[in-house]
Amino acid sequence: MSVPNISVLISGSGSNLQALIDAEASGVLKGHITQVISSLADAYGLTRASKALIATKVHALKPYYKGTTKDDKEERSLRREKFNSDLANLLIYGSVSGELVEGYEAPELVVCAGWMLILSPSILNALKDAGIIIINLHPALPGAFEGTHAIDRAWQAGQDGKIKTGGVMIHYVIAEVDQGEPLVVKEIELLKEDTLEQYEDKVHKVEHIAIVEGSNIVLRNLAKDNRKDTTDQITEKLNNVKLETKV
Ligand SMILES: Nc1nc2c(c(=O)[nH]1)N[C@@H](CN(C=O)c1ccc(C(=O)N[C@@H](CCC(=O)O)C(=O)O)cc1)CN2
Ligand SMILES: NCC(=O)N[C@@H]1O[C@H](COP(=O)([O-])[O-])[C@@H](O)[C@H]1O
Repeated sequence: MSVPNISVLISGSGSNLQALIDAEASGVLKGHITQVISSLADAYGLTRASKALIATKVHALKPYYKGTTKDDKEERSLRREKFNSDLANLLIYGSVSGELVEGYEAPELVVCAGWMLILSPSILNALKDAGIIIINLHPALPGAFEGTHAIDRAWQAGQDGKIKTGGVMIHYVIAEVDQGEPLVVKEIELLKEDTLEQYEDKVHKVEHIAIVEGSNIVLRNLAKDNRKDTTDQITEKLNNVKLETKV
């Protein structure tokens, strides 16, 4: 039985992508990474993917903004929507045009592993309609430090004595940023004596475990659903055979 396909979205170093690659290589990951899409052309994660013989694509926002300035808010909003729509096509059909690329297999699971762009409601709806599940890795606990620079913000809050515990979560992606249902939540002790680098190192180590665990929760459910569908199909066939026999 084939395992579910995974697309990984990145924007940077790709250490979490590497954790997924290593997990697949060792048989721990219950899926197959078929493509990596980066929002930045210079993301080292693209190198990691290529070394693992995984197809890579760059889908950057900057080219969509060409000819606009920060003051062109309405035009940039339209361009951003096109960026998201094209990304949906890329994931579902293998091309930004939406024309199905011969031999392309859409993923069952999309993992945001350091993807640093907010995804629009329209792309999330398109993925849902296509039966594609999307999850995200966030370096904070549910309800805390949504958005960017969460590691720095959590560490500073620890230094200020506001919190004693940081953490990491894997969650389903919904329109409201970092507020989707958690799949995995891992707490990390925030020590006053921790430097930012020491805390960041703790976080990354935990992330690399959490991202595999969270992906596998979804992948195992998909495998169960596939087995159930197959069983239902077999049962239906048997029922049809019985009907034919009666007649
Ligand atoms: N609709 C959603 N999109 C995304 C989610 C989500 O939960 N819902 N998770 C993020 C990942 N993420 C935090 O985990 C995150 C990444 C980036 C941003 C953000 O504000 N991006 C800015 C650009 C910031 C920059 O360029 O430095 C933007 O998109 O304009 C917030 C949260 C992935 N997307
Ligand atoms: N809000 C999203 C966010 O902050 N994501 C963070 O980006 C980093 C990606 O590292 P990587 O490129 O080495 O995997 C990770 O620390 C991840 O938690």
